[in-house]
Amino acid sequence: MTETAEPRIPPASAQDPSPDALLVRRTLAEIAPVADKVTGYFYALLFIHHPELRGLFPAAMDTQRDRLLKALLTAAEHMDDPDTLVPYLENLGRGHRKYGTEAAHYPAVGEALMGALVRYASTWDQETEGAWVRTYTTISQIMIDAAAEDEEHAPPWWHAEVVSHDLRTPDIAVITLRPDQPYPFLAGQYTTLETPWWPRVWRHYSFASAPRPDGLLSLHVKAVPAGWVSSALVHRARPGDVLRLGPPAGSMTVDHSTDNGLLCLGGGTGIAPIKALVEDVAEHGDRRPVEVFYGARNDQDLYDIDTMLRLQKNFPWLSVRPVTERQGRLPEAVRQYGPWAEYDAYLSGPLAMIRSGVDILPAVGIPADRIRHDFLAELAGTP
Ligand SMILES: NC(=O)C1=CN([C@@H]2O[C@H](COP(=O)(O)OP(=O)(O)OC[C@H]3O[C@@H](n4cnc5c(N)ncnc54)[C@H](O)[C@@H]3O)[C@@H](O)[C@H]2O)C=CC1
Repeated sequence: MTETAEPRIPPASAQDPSPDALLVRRTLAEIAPVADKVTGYFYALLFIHHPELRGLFPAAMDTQRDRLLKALLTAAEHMDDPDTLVPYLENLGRGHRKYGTEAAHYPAVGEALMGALVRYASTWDQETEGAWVRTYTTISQIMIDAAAEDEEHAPPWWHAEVVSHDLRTPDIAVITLRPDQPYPFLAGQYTTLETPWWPRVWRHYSFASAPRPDGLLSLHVKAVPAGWVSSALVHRARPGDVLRLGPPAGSMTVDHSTDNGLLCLGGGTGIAPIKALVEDVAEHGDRRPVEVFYGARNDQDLYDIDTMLRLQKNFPWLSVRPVTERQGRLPEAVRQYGPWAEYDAYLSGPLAMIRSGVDILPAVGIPADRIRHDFLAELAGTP
């Protein structure tokens, strides 16, 4: 890898991808069918050549092990779209501080990335290599700069003590945390969290409240089968336990520059950030229409419906509609209502629900650029 390539981001233009973007996308299409092998080889190269980096990753590399590579490939795919790419990478750069990542580690990751691509891309020539070097240089520089800037005013992580633990169903807990120092975030954002029981295994959880005057944070956690962190949080965590939090991230925040209504779809524990968004609109006194569809498998799984109905009672601009699977699935349900042309959409819930929302909502009048969700990396590469 050369170190001389200048970071650069071409102007956004979906119709007219830059030559580098074309080459990068061609490689991505070629490696997609063998993604698992690319991932395995990438980490093998990284740890063989740089054993000192192994300690930054969890002891057991579980199903989330491809997060780093996936993030890099997602970024590469969005090279021509700086509005998406830059905030995504800045978050990623800030978020990597908690792992102990340093600027000096980036070339090692870049070498492993190139090694894995060279091995599995069916077309690889000097031109392609040049495109990838420039792309990775841009990606890493944005991450390094964001981390350095963040270092000026924020810690790499926060300690947070569990102050209450409310088991709402046999497998869903509402957990309240007190961070050891102020934790600035926006309603609709999520954090990454590490428990004392699974060191270096981090998971994402959205905040269930807008920032509160007392500084406390609230999360909704569902224990999922084989979910180490979620099971520990639901079945083991108790008041007094201390967790670690990474910095806030996510762009599913209220756009206060528009009067558009908010169409909010919260599936299961995905209702948590939707509740935070409602509180945010209330605090701004916007009085914009907010239509919440709260989806769950059955009535018992609507564990937060009382809170949502209480909010509906307080705010005339808010409507809350529970949708259980007996009545249908969540994104489909919005078709019976509307019109939605003057709404922005906020989607939070299982990946399949987000995917389906991204498919359906443009057909009911909400174009893709007015749909917000947290699954950029997971939806990358899907048409
Ligand atoms: N910011 C976010 O996007 C957040 C996402 N989540 C995620 O939400 C999920 C919640 O899980 P559970 O409570 O078990 O949800 P669940 O499996 O009980 O489903 C909740 C809702 O999603 C709908 N749904 C499920 N599969 C669907 C599909 N294929 N197409 C359309 N709709 C579908 C269901 O009909 C139901 O209304 C977790 O995966 C969690 O990671 C949780 C909090 C925040």
